[in-house]
Amino acid sequence: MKVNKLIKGLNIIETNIKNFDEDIKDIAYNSKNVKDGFAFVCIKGFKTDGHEYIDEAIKRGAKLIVVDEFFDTSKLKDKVLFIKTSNTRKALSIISANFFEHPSKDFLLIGVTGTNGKTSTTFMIKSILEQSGHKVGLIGTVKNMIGQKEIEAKHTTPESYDLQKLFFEMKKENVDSVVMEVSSHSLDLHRVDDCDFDVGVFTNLTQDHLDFHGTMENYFAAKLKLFKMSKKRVVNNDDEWGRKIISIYPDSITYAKESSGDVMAKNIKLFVNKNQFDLCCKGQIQQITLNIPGIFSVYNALASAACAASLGIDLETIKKGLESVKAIPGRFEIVESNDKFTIVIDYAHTPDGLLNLMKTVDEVAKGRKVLLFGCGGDRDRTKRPIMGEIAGKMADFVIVTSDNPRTEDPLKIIEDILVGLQKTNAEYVVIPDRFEAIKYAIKNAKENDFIVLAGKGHETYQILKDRTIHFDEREVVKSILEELKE
Ligand SMILES: CC(=O)N[C@H]1[C@@H](OP(=O)(O)OP(=O)(O)OC[C@H]2O[C@@H](n3ccc(=O)[nH]c3=O)[C@H](O)[C@@H]2O)O[C@H](CO)[C@@H](O)[C@@H]1O[C@H](C)C(=O)N[C@@H](C)C(=O)N[C@H](CCC(=O)O)C(=O)O
Ligand SMILES: Nc1ncnc2c1ncn2[C@@H]1O[C@H](COP(=O)(O)OP(=O)(O)OP(=O)(O)O)[C@@H](O)[C@H]1O
Ligand SMILES: N[C@H](CCC[C@H](N)C(=O)O)C(=O)O
Ligand SMILES: [Mg+2]
Repeated sequence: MKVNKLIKGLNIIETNIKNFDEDIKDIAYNSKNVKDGFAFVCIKGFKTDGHEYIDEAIKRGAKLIVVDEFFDTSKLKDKVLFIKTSNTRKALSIISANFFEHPSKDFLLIGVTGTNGKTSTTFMIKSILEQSGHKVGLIGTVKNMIGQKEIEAKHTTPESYDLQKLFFEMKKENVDSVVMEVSSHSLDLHRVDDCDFDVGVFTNLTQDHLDFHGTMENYFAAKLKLFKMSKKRVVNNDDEWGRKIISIYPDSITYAKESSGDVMAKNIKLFVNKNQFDLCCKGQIQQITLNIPGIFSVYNALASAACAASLGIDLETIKKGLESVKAIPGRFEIVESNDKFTIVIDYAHTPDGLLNLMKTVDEVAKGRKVLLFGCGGDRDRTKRPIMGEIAGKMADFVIVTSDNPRTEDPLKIIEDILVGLQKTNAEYVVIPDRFEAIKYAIKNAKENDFIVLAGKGHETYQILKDRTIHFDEREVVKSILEELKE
């Protein structure tokens, strides 16, 4: 693409480009991906600084270097084409959208944000859209999808270049609607700046990621960006932060279970493997049987139904779409149910997620509620004691273990959890090795135990200090059951 087309809309502070007809072959934000004729965008990150890799990028054939305003360009002047701009994360988004010719303008784009429920809601919206005849793209934590084709996801919301490229591929494959998770990190780090959102959906806002955002107000401000960018807004009126969005955008389409909303759920019945409720929208009612258990799933179904209704999809199609979601990987997934006990895997990894999960367990468990969980390393530390306290209050027996310790000491993470757990009278054990912890839960199971393995959901790995090991809880449970049979 010609430079003049590539840099349209870019704030240029300084450049040595004279001929804007020069051709740029592609863009890279990591020097290791640079090839001949590429533009390399330097980002000062949290771990390292992209500007340190300029020489490497030039060696690999970079033709244009995009640098941030603090960078001294004197060394680049006679070496390579450069542009100095005020924010290279923003620049990466702008030039990537230009390079792929703004694909998201050509299809319906729905962004889902909130602390919990994004993945689940996107799966449900996808199903409803497919039921009404659309070819749908999905972008999120578990995987990306183009129709039925699956593509591995590295992030919940990809970096701007990867996102625009994925949009481009989706457009090439005739996708007419895309539903994506929009994380608060992506909103703050300009990954989604140049997306043309038709609908923004808000699930809820509760504590998480305070390591990154510092305060709930900053966390909310990041989320709010999506609603500024969207043409329509679909918002949870039962959530206090949702109500703030509604007060800013009174034309929002609202949903609720407790308060009032354009779309509501009534007569909710929870079962161990499903839930049933009346979906009420614009004076019409449909009884829904949702195969994803959990009281929280009712909220996600409401968000999805309200989003679909905002697009003019009728209630009967919405019902069919919701009912065809058979399972969402790692979300209240029953992995074992025998005469003695039940084992459920769930991705709850925030205080509110854990509380809602345990409220559902409370409704459906016949015997003891056994909760096994840990907290991620290099993530919000302040949520750990809160989760410990919730665990102690909600479960009959708690097994404290590890969940992706990353660079932290697993025992220190557990100590943080115990600060909250020990405020309660809960019975508990600490078993840092997650495999051994699960084995303990199964080996010591009592009649009618309801065993919940929380935090890892669909994940197939455990991130340790020096390596990542394969760890799929579904396989782990199976192998322990086999071993104990022998
Ligand atoms: C805090 C955060 O989000 N960081 C993201 C950010 O990293 P960064 O800007 O700090 O990058 P860095 O590692 O310091 O490197 C700086 C620059 O040097 C470049 N570089 C680096 C090495 C080299 O040899 N050559 C080179 O050019 C890098 O490509 C980068 O452009 O940009 C990187 C590239 O896009 C991301 O991979 C990285 O995600 C990290 C790994 C991460 O863990 N992110 C999580 C917290 C996250 O984003 N999570 C949310 C979901 C959260 C939720 O559950 O709601 C998500 O959307 O996935
Ligand atoms: N609407 C909700 N309200 C509260 N908790 C929820 C809700 N939906 C899901 N959860 C809980 O949060 C867990 C994760 O759900 P989901 O993956 O849909 O959320 P997410 O927002 O995509 O999470 P992530 O930020 O990791 O991408 C579930 O396993 C469940 O325990
Ligand atoms: N995507 C989220 C959830 C991870 C869940 C849990 N398994 C952990 O590692 O903390 C995060 O990165 O914060
Ligand atoms: Mg998700």
